[in-house]
Amino acid sequence: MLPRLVSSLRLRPSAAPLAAATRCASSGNVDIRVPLNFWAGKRMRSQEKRNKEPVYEPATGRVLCHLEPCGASEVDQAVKDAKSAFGHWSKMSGMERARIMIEAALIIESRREEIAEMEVVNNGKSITEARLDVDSARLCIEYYAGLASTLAGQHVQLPGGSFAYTRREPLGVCVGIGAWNYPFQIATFKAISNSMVFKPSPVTPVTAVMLAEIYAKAGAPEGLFNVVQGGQETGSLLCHHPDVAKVSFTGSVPTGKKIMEMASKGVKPVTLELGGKSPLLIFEDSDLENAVKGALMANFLSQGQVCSNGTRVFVQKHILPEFVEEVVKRTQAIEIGDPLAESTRMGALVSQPHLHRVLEFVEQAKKEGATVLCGGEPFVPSDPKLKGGYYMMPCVLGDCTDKMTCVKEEIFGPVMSVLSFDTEEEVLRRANDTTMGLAAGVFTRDVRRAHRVVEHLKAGSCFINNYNITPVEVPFGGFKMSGIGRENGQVTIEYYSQLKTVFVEMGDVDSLF
Ligand SMILES: NC(=O)c1ccc[n+]([C@@H]2O[C@H](COP(=O)([O-])OP(=O)(O)OC[C@H]3O[C@@H](n4cnc5c(N)ncnc54)[C@H](O)[C@@H]3O)[C@@H](O)[C@H]2O)c1
Ligand SMILES: C[N+](C)(C)CCCC=O
Repeated sequence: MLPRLVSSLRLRPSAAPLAAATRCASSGNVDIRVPLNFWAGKRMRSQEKRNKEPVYEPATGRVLCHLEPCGASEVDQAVKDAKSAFGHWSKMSGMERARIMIEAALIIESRREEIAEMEVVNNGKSITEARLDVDSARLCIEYYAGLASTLAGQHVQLPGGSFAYTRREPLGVCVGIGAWNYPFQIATFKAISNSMVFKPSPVTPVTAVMLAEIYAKAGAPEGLFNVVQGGQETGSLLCHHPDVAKVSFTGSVPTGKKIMEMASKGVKPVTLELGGKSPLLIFEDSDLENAVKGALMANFLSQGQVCSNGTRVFVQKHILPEFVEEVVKRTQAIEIGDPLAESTRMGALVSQPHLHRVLEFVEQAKKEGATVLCGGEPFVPSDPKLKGGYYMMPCVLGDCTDKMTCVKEEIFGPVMSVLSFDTEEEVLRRANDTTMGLAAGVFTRDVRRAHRVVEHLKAGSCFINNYNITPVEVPFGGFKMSGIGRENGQVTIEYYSQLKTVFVEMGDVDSLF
């Protein structure tokens, strides 16, 4: 068992001592005072005096720490370290790199609880979900460790005994810019090869630096994974940096466009994991129990703050009343409250402004004629320490139509819009009527219909008879404005490497001159 990150936390006097407790954190009891940047192999403070911004604990609304944004000098330093690490890392054999990655995965496994708790404290999601996020981060590293020594090119035979071969080569220093909904997982998914400077969302700065410590502890070259904190300005410095080879971004569509524009100045490739407004199609021959469970998984994970959520739930007319009754019953039964409590299934939304935005979407839906079938209001837990937290009751909206704002825009909160349909042709047309294309799902017992429907759905990740399942072996990413490139799966190697072609002449040069 490795030592816990005692230095990273300060527990308030009422809290149990870290080492002695099975549970190190409890909501309202964690203060973070240590630096959250990481380069030169250690946590670093920002060098210059800049405005510090408060970071909140969503479960309680109290200040957790202060963000120290990085400027040009810190970004330069982190990129320099990443460049130096890349020199070492790219010379190592696949087996050597795999050994370090496996070691990192083992450390993550041993610190699972601690990482998950910090994710909860900073993000507000339930501990049950946070543990699964940490597991999928670990599995991702294990998966790419397995692939590290399998990279191979192609041999192409040419006339006269000449031949060509291709080599997969790493890119260099990559920048990762993350969203706040899966802070640790996003950092891990982006750091699968090359060296990286990662900028977390300023809303959730706490756990990416733990990944940096883990890679360092696992024996990675100093500077392989660095963290700089900050918002737009820091992100912009990273995107424009001349020594950066690629930008991998997870976040909203408007920011994704800006990232692409900035990267284009240096002709840098981008991976963009952006937003969605995904459809879930439920046909009348579905197993209703599974369809209802699928709709809940498609809408309420991580307080509805999931890019791939199937928030437009199209239900075939005959089963609509039955479906709605069951979905509402189960939504009302979701336990909301302290995200660190084992029984909680819905914690707090990430911030006060975001909670307001989501509640406003519900108000707008009502004005446009939708019926609130349940939820859609703030939730105030009975525990006094949670009263300042950002909770709401998960919401199901009925009587929705395609033109409503709640059906057109990404809400990014626990709000499901239910629509009805008659025919397969009609629902496909309506499901695809969006500028986004991240995910889609279909529930039916008819295997031919399932594959036919999926073939016509314009989305990068499609689910048949399930939803929001993302095994790391499977590529994930969007069509249309939902993004460019993929994360996870074997194909992602192509997005984080470049192809070199080598031509070998076995005869004489046949010159035209
Ligand atoms: N497709 C996916 O895999 C995926 C995963 C998670 C979240 N998302 C999407 O992310 C969005 C929610 O996350 P968010 O609110 O953090 O997104 P956001 O776009 O506001 O911010 C994302 C990141 O970009 C940074 N940033 C903002 N402006 C920038 C600029 N001008 N230059 C450089 N960096 C800048 C932010 O500091 C943050 O780190 C939703 O739309 C959601 O669908 C997508
Ligand atoms: C693992 N999930 C739930 C599919 C989340 C993917 C990342 C998008 O927000």
